[in-house]
Amino acid sequence: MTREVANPTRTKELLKKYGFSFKKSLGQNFLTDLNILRNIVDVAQLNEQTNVIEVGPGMGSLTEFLARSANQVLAFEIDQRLMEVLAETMGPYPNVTVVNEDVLKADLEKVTSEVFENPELPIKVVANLPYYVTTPIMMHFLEASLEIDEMVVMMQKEVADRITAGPGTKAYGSLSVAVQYFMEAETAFIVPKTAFVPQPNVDSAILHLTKRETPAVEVYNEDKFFALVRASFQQRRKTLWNNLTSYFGKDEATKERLEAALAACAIDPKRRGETLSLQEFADLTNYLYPANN
Ligand SMILES: C[S@@+](CC[C@H](N)C(=O)[O-])C[C@H]1O[C@@H](n2cnc3c(N)ncnc32)[C@H](O)[C@@H]1O
Repeated sequence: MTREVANPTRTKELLKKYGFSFKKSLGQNFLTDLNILRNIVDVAQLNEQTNVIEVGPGMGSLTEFLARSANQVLAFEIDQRLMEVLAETMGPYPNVTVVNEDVLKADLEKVTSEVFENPELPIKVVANLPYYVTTPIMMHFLEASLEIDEMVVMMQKEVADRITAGPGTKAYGSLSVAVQYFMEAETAFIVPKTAFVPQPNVDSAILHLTKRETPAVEVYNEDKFFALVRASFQQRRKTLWNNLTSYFGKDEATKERLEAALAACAIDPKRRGETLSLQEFADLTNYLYPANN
């Protein structure tokens, strides 16, 4: 019999031994399906030349699979109660470092430089994310100056659908644009609720994200680009024109400037934000904020 943490009998024993009770507010749904864990590690294609960052190791079910394949694993766990469990389960894996910290507050550059002995090795993020903070965690990693080559992350299927969605679909929004700008994103596989204890109410998906060598589109001013994208999706049922005038202002000079920009980019102001491609958002931003501004 295998004695992995995710083995349902071992999971039960550990829960009992430490008197652990799940906190829904921390998104605690632990994986108890060894095949799913193997598949996650297969998608991540780890080897001894890869360092891994994990968010939320829980009792260490995924962490031990990562530890067996990667060079080093750095895991951020917010729940102090899990520290003693992890001290036991990660005991056999000296290449695992658990940091008891909210990953959203962590200075990723600092911690990785302190923990990873070979900081020149490529870094991959592999995690079964806490669903209540999936989007902030994704943005935290995308915005970090740390070089992250790949992410293999489990999330609510609905959020994975939003991230991979293209223009003209209901799921397409500012999250799709923000992630796709930096990374290529595809759903690797779907995970049934039965793979977890306790079972979540929603289906899950493993998303595989690979960093692009250069962003998907050329943008002179990224901050303005993301602000314009957010403004375009502000009220999804409104036209692009209404959303953009609410954001930029409704005075005549501003309206004229916007009209000229939309015409120059061949974008009909009556379209909705959700129909614009990344290229069209980039064209509009670059027209409004030229390179030398
Ligand atoms: C979905 S569970 C995954 C647990 C484990 N990796 C597994 O697959 O069985 C999410 C984990 O993230 C932790 N967590 C929640 N919010 C966090 C945060 N902001 N920073 C770090 N860990 C967090 C939870 O305590 C929990 O252990």
